[in-house]
Amino acid sequence: MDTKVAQILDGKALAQKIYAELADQIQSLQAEIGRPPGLAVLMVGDNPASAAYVRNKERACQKIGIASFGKHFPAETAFGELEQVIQSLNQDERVDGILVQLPLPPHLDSVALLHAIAPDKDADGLHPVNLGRLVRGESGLRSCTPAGVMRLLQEYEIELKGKQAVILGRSILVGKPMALMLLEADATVTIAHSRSQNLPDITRSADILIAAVGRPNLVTPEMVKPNAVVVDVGINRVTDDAGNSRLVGDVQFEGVLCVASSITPVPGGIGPMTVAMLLQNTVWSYSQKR
Ligand SMILES: Nc1nc(=O)c2c([nH]1)NC[C@@H]1CN(c3ccc(C(=O)N[C@@H](CCC(=O)O)C(=O)O)cc3)C=[N+]21
Repeated sequence: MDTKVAQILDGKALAQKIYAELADQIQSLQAEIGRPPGLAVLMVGDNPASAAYVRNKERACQKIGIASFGKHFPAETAFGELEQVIQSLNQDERVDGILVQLPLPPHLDSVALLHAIAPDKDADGLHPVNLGRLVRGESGLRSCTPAGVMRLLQEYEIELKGKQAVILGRSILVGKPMALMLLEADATVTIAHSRSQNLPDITRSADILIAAVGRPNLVTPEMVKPNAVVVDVGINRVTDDAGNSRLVGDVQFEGVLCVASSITPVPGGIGPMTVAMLLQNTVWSYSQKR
């Protein structure tokens, strides 16, 4: 018996295409604005995963013509000092986007720090003003990971209107803004979470299943409706039996591949889309300066 396998939704390839488009946009905007776009990335402490992510973002900026202003602070930096840096970046005319790499060391109130960013420079789309604009359906800077999911689904012409969408996870970074974006696209939206009862019944009702929990292998084939579209937002570093570290999502990929109609891989799925949306947000802020 030959088994049917799902279509792979290639976030890495789409991110490359978006970079090419952004590079063109920057070229033509720069003639009018007279300077390149600028993104400031603040990193506090030396979490190796964060350092790698920040390097990726800076490399992506360089590739498309965004000036990146990296600022690295020791783990013990005081809140007030970071707040002042953000305030001066808010005033800095060369800077269109500001990003505070998360997680921050535990003594720092990350919510308060994110709130110090000027809403129109909030490249991550996490400021309450931007979340409020999303709730209202107004234009504004959108949270990068859910925006990346929407863009990828759009690229593959996956119909959302009237479909059952189920999101696993209710975080402010992904689950909640994801629900609002799917609602904006006329999906019927359910958010399930760690306290939800009968989780497999809920997930099996999904035409579109978004896993954003951060737990490897949470989504098994039995939890997926045949021919569903499965989007894996999880980024989990695991060590296999041979002692090698690798990246896996929240979905048991090999199993679900034979049930779903389309699926995003990890790596190469939503991760690269998140970075592409960060740069898109920066270019959008920049374009407002015309
Ligand atoms: N203020 C802030 N904004 C963020 O957007 C943010 C953050 N803090 N803190 C950490 C998380 C994590 N995150 C990722 C982005 C891209 C990949 C990514 O591109 N991953 C590659 C693989 C990279 C690898 O191999 O290590 C992939 O999935 O193909 C992963 C993770 C953004 N985050």
